[in-house]
Parts: sequence; structure tokens; C-alpha cells
Amino acid sequence: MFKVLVSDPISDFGLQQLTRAEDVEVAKITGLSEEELISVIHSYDALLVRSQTKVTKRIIEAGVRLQVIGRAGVGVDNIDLDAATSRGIVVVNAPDGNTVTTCEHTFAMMMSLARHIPQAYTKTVAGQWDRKSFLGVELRNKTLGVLGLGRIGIEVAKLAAAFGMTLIGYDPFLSEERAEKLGIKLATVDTIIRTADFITVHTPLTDETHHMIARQQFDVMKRGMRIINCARGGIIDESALVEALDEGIVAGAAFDVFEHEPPAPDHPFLRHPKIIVTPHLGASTLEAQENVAVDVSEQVIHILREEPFKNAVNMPTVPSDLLNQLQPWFTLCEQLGRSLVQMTDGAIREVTVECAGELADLDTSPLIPYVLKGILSHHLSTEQVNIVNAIHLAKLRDIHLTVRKSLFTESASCEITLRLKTTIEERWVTGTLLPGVGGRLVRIGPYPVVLPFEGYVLLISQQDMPGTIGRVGTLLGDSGINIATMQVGRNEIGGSAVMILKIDKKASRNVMESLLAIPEIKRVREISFDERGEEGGAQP
Ligand SMILES: NC(=O)C1=CN([C@@H]2O[C@H](COP(=O)(O)OP(=O)(O)OC[C@H]3O[C@@H](n4cnc5c(N)ncnc54)[C@H](O)[C@@H]3O)[C@@H](O)[C@H]2O)C=CC1
Ligand SMILES: O=C(O)CCC(=O)C(=O)O
Repeated sequence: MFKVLVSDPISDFGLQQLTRAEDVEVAKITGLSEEELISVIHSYDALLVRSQTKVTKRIIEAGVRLQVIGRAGVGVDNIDLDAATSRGIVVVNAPDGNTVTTCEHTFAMMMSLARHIPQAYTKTVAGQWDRKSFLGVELRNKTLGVLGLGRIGIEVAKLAAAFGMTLIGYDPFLSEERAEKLGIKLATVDTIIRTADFITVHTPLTDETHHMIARQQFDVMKRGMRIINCARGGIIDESALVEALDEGIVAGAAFDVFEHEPPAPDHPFLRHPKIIVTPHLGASTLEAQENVAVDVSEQVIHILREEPFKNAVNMPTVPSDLLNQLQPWFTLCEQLGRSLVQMTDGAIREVTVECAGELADLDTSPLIPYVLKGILSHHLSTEQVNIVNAIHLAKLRDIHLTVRKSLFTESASCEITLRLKTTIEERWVTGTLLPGVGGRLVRIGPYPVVLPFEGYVLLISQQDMPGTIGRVGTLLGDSGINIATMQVGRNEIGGSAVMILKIDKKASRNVMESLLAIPEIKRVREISFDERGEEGGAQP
């Protein structure tokens, strides 16, 4: 039974997929402090939050069972992504469900700003009939500058176009063609700041967007402009804005978000006559809250059940058609990694995945986490390695990763060769998927084999001498170990040779040492294809 903790108010209707699932138990406990959350999180497999819960490193470290953190919304700045990634916890969000709602809130703020609606309301209900203080401006024919043209920014631009506004915008990822279709003139941030009558920001808060609009930008702004932030506090410098309002550069500002939420009671925005504020309500509609809860519940359940999922924030997104083509190869990659690491000595420095056949024409970089999972889980007994943290763990260990087309392939069929370069040697194995059969190891270094990834294999390197093979067979037989298959190879008569034996049961350390005591034998490796890859190696 999977246990899911919902620690923020999230739509009950939207959570139904989880609450109705037979294999899921949902606990809704909101308003927990960090300490309280730390004391309970150890029993949960998933944590679902909105924006109130700050999912800190301490909480993540205490979540020993956590597999997934779901964010019912877009921004994940309340979750310590690095801590989640290094623990191998998937973070998923629900990026599409609140786009329209937040766009509409932005528009409500812009219109309220243009017509002083909150200020006029306050005076009117207080009994003052003041019409002259609230002379507004029209939106039609005004220039709207949109910084950040992603989901919400584009929706805002579409609504603004319907209001007859001229659109100017900046987003590093929006093409000229798309912008033109949307009627948006692309410009630099500097041009937008100098020319727009209204500016609205719709970027995430990043190092680059932090204080994207600050004193320097206010200094060159069109006098009398108005500014809106329904994205994230900190994109606009709050103190610089108050100065610009007081100096008459900015005529009004509308903010749904703050650098620190909730703002302190003496925050200057809360008393300023030209600033209107809402308490981070951008996504607060019935529809949006249901949408995001439905979306995130669906992904969480997929992750818990180990089914394909989308919207992972701390893993690269793989387009679904590519995912369909690569998915059959994921297990093989993990098996190749687990096998090869048992054949190799020294600290791993380089991992190379070479793809042959039609596979080579695809973007095969999504295979890397699976290969690494196989390799790293052999060594890291205490850390949990999974496909979320595999690349992160490899990078921490300065392991260089490469994916490339196979340079040498004897067949045009799809094959994956995995190479490991360590501080002392380089070894490689090749695997493929045989139709109707499954994954097979088809080469160990240059030696052709056909081995399923199950049971035990002995790899023996020896001097090519008459009688050696017989001595190995006798020794294994005397130890009660049956040989299922055997392959031998050599580079020249009397030169270096190998034996690859599939055996029916694990060879003990004593057997390995006895094998190594045969004078012609230089190296013996036992490869276990079990989950943990338990190994019995013996080497001079
Ligand atoms: N007030 C609220 O309740 C809500 C706030 N949000 C916030 O709104 C923001 C936008 O959300 P979405 O449109 O869904 O995200 P999105 O990811 O679809 O769009 C963000 C866009 O910002 C662009 N961007 C990044 N750096 C930039 C830069 N330096 N200059 C210009 N553009 C840049 C990106 O290329 C992207 O196109 C996010 O910060 C999100 O957290 C979202 C929903 C509700
Ligand atoms: O959960 C909320 O209401 C906050 C929404 C938000 O800011 C987001 O989705 O990024």
C-alpha cells in the first residue's frame, strides 16, 4: 500500500484518483511546521504540496521512503530540488492546469490598476463619494510589454490583443515566427522597458530574472507606466519600485506575489496608495485547483506504480514518441551496466554508450541514467541509486558520460555497446534485444557470446595450454557446480585465451581461489546477474 501525504489544501475532487485507488492511502494533514513534517514524513511514499509547504532539505532527508514530491501548480521554488535529486526523489508539477486562471488574474490586476478599482471601492464603502481621485486610463492602443512568453505570458498577450493593445515582448525561447503569428513584436528587455505603457512579468524566478527590473531599469522607464507581477516575488526589486512610484516614474503597480510571503505587516506595498495587492491568488479558482490536483495525482500514481509519467521537474523530459522507441532498451542498459561493472577493476572514469543500427539515428541520451543505475548500484550500497539521481551521482564522482553512434559494428541490427574506462583498464560489453526472447549479452569485449541476463557466469583469462579447460571442468564438477554452457576463445595458439562459463550455481570464494591457483589462469571473475550483482572476484 502506497502512503501519500497531502500537506497543503488541495482540491478533494482533483485528488480522487489517489483517494479512490485501492493501492493508495491518502492522509491530509495541513498546516504542519517543518519539525512536525520531519517527524511524520518517514512513513510516506509521496508528498503532495501547493505553495505553502516549504519542502526543505531536512524534510527530504527525513523522507526515507519518499519516491515522489508532487506540486499542484507550476512553480517549484518551495521545494529543494537539489536535495530531492540527490536522494533520487522525482519532483513533478502540474504546469498546464492554472495557465488560464493566472492569465485572467493578471488581466483583472491590470484592469483594476488602470481604473483604481480597489482604491475606489475602499473609499466608496467607507462612505466617501470621490470621483475625481480615480481618473483611469484605457487599455486600447496602449503598449503592453510581456517579459516571459511561456504558457501564461502568451495567454496574457492573446487577451491583450483582443483589448486592442500593442504587444511587445521578450522570451529567449520564443521564435520570430510564433511571435509574429501571435501579433507580438519581439524586442530586448531594454526596449520594452523604455517603450511600454504596461509591463507584466511571467518568467520563473531564476538567478537571471532575480531583480530583472531594478533601479537601473526604472531610471529609463517610460514615465507614467504601470507594472504587474503575478509570477514570482523578486523578479521586480520591491524597494526600487517604491522609489520609482514615489518619484512619479511609475503610475501604479499590481502585485500578487512578494519576495517573502506572506509579507511583513509593515511591508511598504501594503500601505502604498499606488500599489494594489492580492495574496498570491493567481491560481486560485475552482477550475485551476481541480485541474492541477487531477494532473499531479495522475503523475504521482504513475510514479508509485512505476509506470511512464510526465512533468518531472528534476529529470529531462523525453518526447513520448522517442520514449516509446527507447523504452524496450532501458532494462537492457541497466543489465549491461550491472554486468560490465563486475568485470572491471579500478575507479570508473568514463562511461560510453555506443548505439548501432536504427537506434543510432535516435537521441539515445535518455539511456544514460539506466546504464548508470546498473553501474552505480553495484558500488553504492548505502545510497539509493535510481534514474532520477544517477546522472547527479555520476557527476559528483567526476565520471565522464558519452553517448555516440557505434564506430565499429559488424551487423546493421540494433545493438548497444557499453564501455567503461577506469583508472586502470577499459572493458566493454555488447547487448541486444532478440525478438520474442528478450535481452541478451552478445559480446564480452571482442568475444561473441549469447547469454541471458540471469544466473552466474565465470570469466576466466588464461594462457592457452593443453589441459587447462579440463582442469577447470574437473574443479567445478568436484565442487558440485554444473556448467550450463561454455565458450572459449584465444588470440593465437599458446597466447592469451578466455573461458566464458555459464554455471548453474554461485561459485564460492574457495572455488574462485582454487581456480586462480591453476598456474595458467591469470584472472577469474564471477558475474552475477541478480539485482544486487553480488560478485565473487578473484585476481592475483
Ligand atoms: N501567481 C500565481 O499564483 C501563479 C504564478 N505562476 C508563475 O508564473 C510564471 C510563469 O508561469 P508559466 O507561464 O506557466 O511558465 P512557463 O515555463 O510556461 O513560462 C515561463 C517563460 O519564461 C521564460 N523566461 C525564462 N527566463 C527568462 C528571461 N530571463 N527573460 C524572459 N523570459 C524568460 C521562459 O523561456 C518561459 O517561456 C512562473 O513563475 C510561475 O511560477 C504560475 C501560476 C500561478
Ligand atoms: O498553489 C498556488 O496557488 C500557487 C500557484 C503558483 O504560484 C504556481 O503554480 O506557480
